[in-house]
Order: sequence, then structure tokens, then C-alpha cells
Amino acid sequence: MTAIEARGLTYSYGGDPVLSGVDLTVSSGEFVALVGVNGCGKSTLLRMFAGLLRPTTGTVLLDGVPLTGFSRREVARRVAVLHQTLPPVPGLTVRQLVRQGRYPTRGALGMLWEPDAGHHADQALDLTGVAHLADRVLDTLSGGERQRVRLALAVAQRAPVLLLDELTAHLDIRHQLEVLGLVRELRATRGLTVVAVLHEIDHAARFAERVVALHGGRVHADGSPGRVITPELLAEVFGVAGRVVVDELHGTPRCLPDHPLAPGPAHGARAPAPTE
Ligand SMILES: Nc1ncnc2c1ncn2[C@@H]1O[C@H](COP(=O)(O)OP(=O)(O)OP(=O)(O)O)[C@@H](O)[C@H]1O
Repeated sequence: MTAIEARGLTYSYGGDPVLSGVDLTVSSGEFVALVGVNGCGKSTLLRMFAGLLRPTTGTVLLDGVPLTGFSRREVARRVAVLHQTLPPVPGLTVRQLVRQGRYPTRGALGMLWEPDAGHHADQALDLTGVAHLADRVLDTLSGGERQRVRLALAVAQRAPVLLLDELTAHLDIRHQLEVLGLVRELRATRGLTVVAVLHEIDHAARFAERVVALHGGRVHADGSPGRVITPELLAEVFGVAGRVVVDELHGTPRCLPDHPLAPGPAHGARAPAPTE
């Protein structure tokens, strides 16, 4: 079943379009990695998937229904977003945030009416490895701790679609592997659909089953990591000459970037042949 579909999406913040004709279908239960250079529109696309931005033209469909047909609460029941920032509420603790942050389950008076809300929040804190931080005040947390709390907040929402932007920002290598492994596990155990912006191509290769590369406002490549992550992609999309080898342990591609290609005509050229 299709979870999210983008049909002919364009978006402009006022100047030249950032996205100009994005077509993308994400099936239920898929883990899709979005890759591309800084500023190519990955976050913009995720924000449109979450209903936070309206496309200039084109349509986003959730479960086959145009997003515009859902209220904000209905969207939030279906789609959880990893927020870029935590609310600047003085004195708010991690547990309070994750319990109260379950926006879609709130009643008219802003009270949590779902009997399991506290349990789900505590479970999300456990799952994301931040239970020990539950009583800490948000603004005392380190960057990496805040990042994992943001993930707990998204997981606590228990929406079937998880949109993750900058998931591994601020995390050390162990925590990067842990959160990516956790997301993969959630996808397997809860059948979540995951769309994640990943800057580390090797992470995309290792953890996602499908990689979508945005370039020039469109989908430039879309397929399994083995098909999409190639020296040509490094050259055409990232402007980098490099090699791609197969990681024998995981059977996934691994990039060995060598040097930036000269800007201009060289960008888009094929990467040089591997050297010894
Ligand atoms: N609110 C805004 N107003 C004007 N321009 C914006 C706004 N938000 C983003 N942009 C511009 O739109 C383009 C796409 O931004 P976006 O954040 O979607 O890129 P991205 O691919 O997620 O980048 P990065 O990898 O650096 O996070 C960039 O050129 C950015 O400067």
C-alpha cells in the first residue's frame, strides 16, 4: 500500500524554485533515505510530506488521500516528524515534554485523554535510550542528548509514518549507529514507514532499503542502495570524484570520496576510474 505519494511537486520560497517537479511514491513499511547536496530541497520535501508547507503546485497524498483533506491533527496521527528544535519552555523536563508532546492525542482542553499516553511516552524514552534523562530540564542537555530526546518525542507519537531530518546530527558514532538501528528496528517491528534525510551516504546504504537522490529540484536517482550509490552519483549529484566499494560484511556500498570536482562543466562529469 502507498503511504506517501508526491505528484509533480514544485516549491519556491519566493525566488527560483527549490523543487521543480518531484514525483515520488513511498510504500507502506519502506525505509527510504533522501540524499543530496546542502540546499537541494530535502527538508523542504519532508516539510511538504508533513503538511508543514504547501506545495506551490502538485499534490501530496497520504494513504491515497490528498493531504489537504486532513486536519492538522489527522495529519499528526499519521505522520510524526523529527523536530529540528525543542520548545524553549523554561523548566520543562524531558518526561513532561515527551508526555505533553503527544499533540494528536490531546483533547479539546489540551489534556491527554489517551489512557496509555504516559506509558507510550515512557516506552519511547526507554527505546531511544534517554530514560535516564527523564527528569532533566531540557536546556541542560547536551546536543546529542537533545537529539535523542527529539527522536523520543517523534516515536512517542506512534504515527505509522516517521519523517526524520538530521537524525544523526550531534551524535557520536556509537549513538549514530544506535539511532539508525533503532529506526530500522521500529520499521521492522511496528511496520513504520520511514523517510530520512541522511547526509552520510554510507548510512543510507547500510540502513535504508531504498535511496532517493534529489538534484536540480527533481528526483535524480531512485532505487536500492547498490543501484543508486555509484561513482556517477558522487560526481553528478555531489560534485565529488570517488570510488564505491562493496562492504563485504554488510554487502552494501561504501563510498570512498577522493576530491571535489572542479565546479562548472566538470560538475556532472563521470568520476575518474579508480586508481590503485
Ligand atoms: N524559509 C526559507 N526562506 C527562504 N529560503 C529558504 C527557506 N528555507 C529553505 N530555504 C532555501 O531553500 C533551499 C532548500 O532548503 P532545504 O532546507 O530544503 O535544503 P536541504 O537539502 O534540506 O539542505 P541541507 O542539506 O543543507 O539541510 C535552500 O537554498 C535554502 O536556503
